[in-house]
Formats: sequence, C-alpha cells, structure tokens
Amino acid sequence: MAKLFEPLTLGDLTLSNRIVIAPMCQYSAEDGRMTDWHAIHLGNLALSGAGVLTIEATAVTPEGRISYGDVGLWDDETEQAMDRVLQTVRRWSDMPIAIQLAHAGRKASTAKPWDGGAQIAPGHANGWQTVSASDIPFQDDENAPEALDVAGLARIRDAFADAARRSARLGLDAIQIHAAHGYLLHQFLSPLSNRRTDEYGGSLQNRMRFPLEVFDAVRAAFPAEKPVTVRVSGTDWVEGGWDIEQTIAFSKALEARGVSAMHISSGGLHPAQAIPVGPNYQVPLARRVKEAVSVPVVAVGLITEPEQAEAIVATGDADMVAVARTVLYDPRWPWHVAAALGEQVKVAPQYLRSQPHRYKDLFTAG
Ligand SMILES: Cc1cc2nc3c(=O)[nH]c(=O)nc-3n(C[C@H](O)[C@H](O)[C@H](O)COP(=O)(O)O)c2cc1C
Repeated sequence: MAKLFEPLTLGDLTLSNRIVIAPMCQYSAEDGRMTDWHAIHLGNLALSGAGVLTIEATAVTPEGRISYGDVGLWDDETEQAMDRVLQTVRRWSDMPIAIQLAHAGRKASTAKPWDGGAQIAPGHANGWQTVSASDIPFQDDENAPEALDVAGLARIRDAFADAARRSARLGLDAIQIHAAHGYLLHQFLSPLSNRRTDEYGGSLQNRMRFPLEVFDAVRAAFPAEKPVTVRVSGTDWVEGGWDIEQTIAFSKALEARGVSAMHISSGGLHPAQAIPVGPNYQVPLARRVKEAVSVPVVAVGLITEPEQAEAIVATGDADMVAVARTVLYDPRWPWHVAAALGEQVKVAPQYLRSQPHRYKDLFTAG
C-alpha cells in the first residue's frame, strides 16, 4: 500500500489519506463574509478526494485581513455567512474541513492580487492603519504599522480565541494557526520585524511569547479532542532572520503545549528573501522539524507529481503533503495520484461513472 494513502489520526479526526489541501485566499468575501464564490470553490475542492480541506486565511479582526476581500470570522454576520457555505459543501461531501485563523499585521490593507496587491494607505478606500510587533513597514515606502501595546496584544489574542469558539460552533474539524509567510505572528517571531524591548521582543524566548500565548488561547477555546495545528515559515531566507534552528525551538515549545501537527512552509517576511524555488524546495525544512518533534509534520511547496508526494511520506521527510496551486490547476489531483499509485479515493456517487476502464478499482463511493 502507498504510504500516502495510509489513514492518519489527529485527535478525533482521521484523514483517509495524507493529501492536505493548503489554505488559499480567494479575495472574494464582502466585509469578511464568505460569498457564493466560496461555496463553488470549496465545494469543488471538497470533491477532490484529499484527506482534508483547509479554509483560506481567515482574519480574526477586520484590520487583520490582507485585503478588504479576505474572509473573516469576528462577528455573527461573518459566522453566519460561513455557516451557509459550510452547509452547502457538507450536504454533498463529508471531507473534513479545517480553518486557518490569521492576522496579517503589517501586511494587511492591500489591494487584491489581480489589482496589483499594493498596500492601500489609511484614509483611502479599502485601506486602514496596520499593526505589528514594531513600527517597521514591510516595504520601506509603505505606511508604517503601529506597534501593538499590551492592550492591543490582549485584544488580538482574545480575537483568536473568539474565532476558535466560532469555529467550534461551525463544526469545523481542525484549526490551523497562521504563523507563517510574514503575517502578524511571524512578525513577532522574526528578529527582522520584531525590535521590541519589552518581554515580547529580543531573545527567542521573548519573540515566541505572543505566538505561544495565541496558541494557548486557541487551544483552550477549541474542543480538546479536535486538532489545533500551526503553520510556520521554516526560514525567512534572509541573513540574520528567522531560521530553521529557531523553527525547531518553536516547534518543540508548541509540542510541549499540545500542538497536533506542524506545517512547514517558508518565507514571506522580508522583501530581500532569496528563495531557491523548485520541486520539494521546502521539504528539507519539514524533515529537520520532523527529526526534532514527534507530532506529525506537513510538507508543502511545488509538490506536483504522484511519485514525488509518495516519496516524501515514504522516506519519512514528512507525514503529510499539502498542495495549493497543484490542486487549483487540477482539482482532481488526488484522483490522479490514487490512479498512479494503485490506490483508491472516495468519490461522490454522482461522479462514479467517470472512472476510466483502465482503473477498475479507483473509486469508493462517498
Ligand atoms: C491563490 C493562493 C492563495 C494562498 N493563500 C494562502 C493562505 O490563505 N494562507 C497560507 O498560509 N498560504 C496561502 N498560500 C500559499 C499556499 O498555501 C502554499 O503554501 C504555496 O502556494 C505552496 O504550495 P504549492 O506549490 O502547492 O502552491 C496561497 C497560495 C495561493 C496559490
């Protein structure tokens, strides 16, 4: 049996295979509320045969959105909008659904990517004042974020916990905390963006403090049997920045606090990053974390081929693989992987007749 298709259990959640659909912002919400686009998009991916589907970066406060089109989960309206989408998707698919809870910090208040993605300064339409660990902008010419004071930290920590409670009420199967890609929690972790002189800056211990507090708050607010995972950048790819050794220390601290799995991505914190992009470019980072912790580890980044995905889990580089562009381009990618590896995927009965003759036992009915 292919290792990729061995079930994996996290808390009370069992994934039927180790293919994870990574979170992907759609920039198609209205005032934080999911729209019909999300029902189409998530519904499509929920028919893919993957082990779990992760909802895009979901802001815990309005100013924590990357753009004004981001999904949020900060009040009853945003919760109800997500509930409507989830009801539609769940009526036709029982794929487990996780949510990524996020705050963009200094990388908030931008145009949508297809409108150029530039920062929108406060005072302009769809723009607002950003916040961060320190008052250092991402790009030199951008409006600087306000450094959060202790009351601001408490407000955001509580917002993460509140969103976790709403996620539980929505019946979501898992939470992933977004501490990667240069967003707020990563801004606390990296010495390039965190120049604080209080107990939240300076030493590694201090830089990890706020992200760990957020983890504890989310963990306490979400049912104990349901997984809470963390996505982290394994390195900034910048000299003097966050690196794999610090990532390992952070992963160990999270493991001691009960994290269910670590998801290892990279970059996003600094414009000077030099990323050696290519197949498996982040897999060695995942392997380093896997060697250091005993919780499951997810690898991600340009994983596009069935044998490549199988090799990552079979050789012990990681326990799961996550895909984003791969599955946007080919939403039946897990079917094709199963076919290539001689395995099976669960399929909606409406699609059973699509099975090609050469793959006699590809499908199990959903
Ligand atoms: C359209 C799009 C939206 C994304 N949105 C998010 C997001 O909301 N949260 C996140 O952590 N990563 C996000 N990412 C990054 C992906 O989750 C993934 O880590 C990255 O694309 C590398 O995997 P891939 O090579 O399979 O695309 C996004 C990527 C794409 C292409």
